[in-house]
Amino acid sequence: MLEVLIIGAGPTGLYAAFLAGLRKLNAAVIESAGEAGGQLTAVYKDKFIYDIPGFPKITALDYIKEQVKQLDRFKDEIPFYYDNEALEINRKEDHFEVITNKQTLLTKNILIAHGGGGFVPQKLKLDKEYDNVLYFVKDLTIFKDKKVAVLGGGDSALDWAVSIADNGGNVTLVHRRNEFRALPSTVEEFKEKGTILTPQLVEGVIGEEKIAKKLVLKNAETKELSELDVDYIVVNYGFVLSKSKLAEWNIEGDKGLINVDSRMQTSQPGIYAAGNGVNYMGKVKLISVGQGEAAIAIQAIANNLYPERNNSEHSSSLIKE
Ligand SMILES: Cc1cc2nc3c(=O)[nH]c(=O)nc-3n(C[C@H](O)[C@H](O)[C@H](O)COP(=O)(O)OP(=O)(O)OC[C@H]3O[C@@H](n4cnc5c(N)ncnc54)[C@H](O)[C@@H]3O)c2cc1C
Repeated sequence: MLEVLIIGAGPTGLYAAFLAGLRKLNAAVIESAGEAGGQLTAVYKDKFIYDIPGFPKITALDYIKEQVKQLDRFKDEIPFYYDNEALEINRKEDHFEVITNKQTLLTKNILIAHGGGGFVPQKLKLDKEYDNVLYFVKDLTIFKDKKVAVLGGGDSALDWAVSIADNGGNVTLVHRRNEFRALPSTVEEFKEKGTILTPQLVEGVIGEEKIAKKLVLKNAETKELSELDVDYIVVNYGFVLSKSKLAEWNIEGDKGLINVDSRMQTSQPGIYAAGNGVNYMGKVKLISVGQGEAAIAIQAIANNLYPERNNSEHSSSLIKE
């Protein structure tokens, strides 16, 4: 059984996971998106941040990379489950059962670091689910010598198109407009490596069982229909925010924000919260503040679990190299 399950892998959840590792808690993290970073990777990955202590200037994406690197030390102890959205929280006698879209986890405590809500990928409208229509790419090697249609025109779509082509995929980028939101330099780079089809709308998919075989396209200007053979379809239409579940979880709050006490505990004993999703007088929505709240919450959880232990030892004494 877990001692703490962290919901959300934004900057708050990532730091909470690091501190849980430092305090030797049996922890895990679930994240509804396919990657870590929360708003930083979903909304403004290339923007510079100037107000993180110790980093005069760093892009949001690079900052998250540093956080993930910091967690490397605990990679064998603290599992991260991506594409796992917390749907239900059920209180049992002395623990909680958390049900995600993929699994059920049992934990003594929960730390909700869910920011403004779960980032879930905008889905392609299809009559049914296909195993080779992907919204997250975890393993680039699966695309070697495969016909891959990448859908979308933003930075993420173009970045994936380039990476998949670099890993031996035969990539066709399909976008509904002739113009791209992605960086022009990435579009130019991709043109050297794959094919671009615009302005093309996706009309549907022709498949067998759970495998998509062809993408049916309609030219947005001429209305002409065409078919594209595919082994994989990688959809990059951005994210939508999932609906707040606080009422269903019986956690008190206001306008989707969770009320917490000075130890970051919610109205439900054993359930803590930190980061952009919490509310108290004087709350400031900054990365550094959410991370401070994560430190308070992890400390409170460790003190409850191990009251006899010194849970406030500094990293400078705890880590010996
Ligand atoms: C454009 C922009 C610029 C900004 N610039 C700055 C800046 O310069 N400096 C600064 O300090 N702050 C800045 N911020 C604010 C900063 O991004 C937030 O304070 C920070 O992201 C909060 O982190 P968080 O981890 O609490 O929440 P989030 O970053 O929102 O992360 C929450 C994570 O939880 C996941 N999640 C939610 N619900 C579930 C669920 N049910 N199951 C599983 N996972 C779930 C989400 O998918 C998400 O990944 C900026 C914000 C924006 C939008």
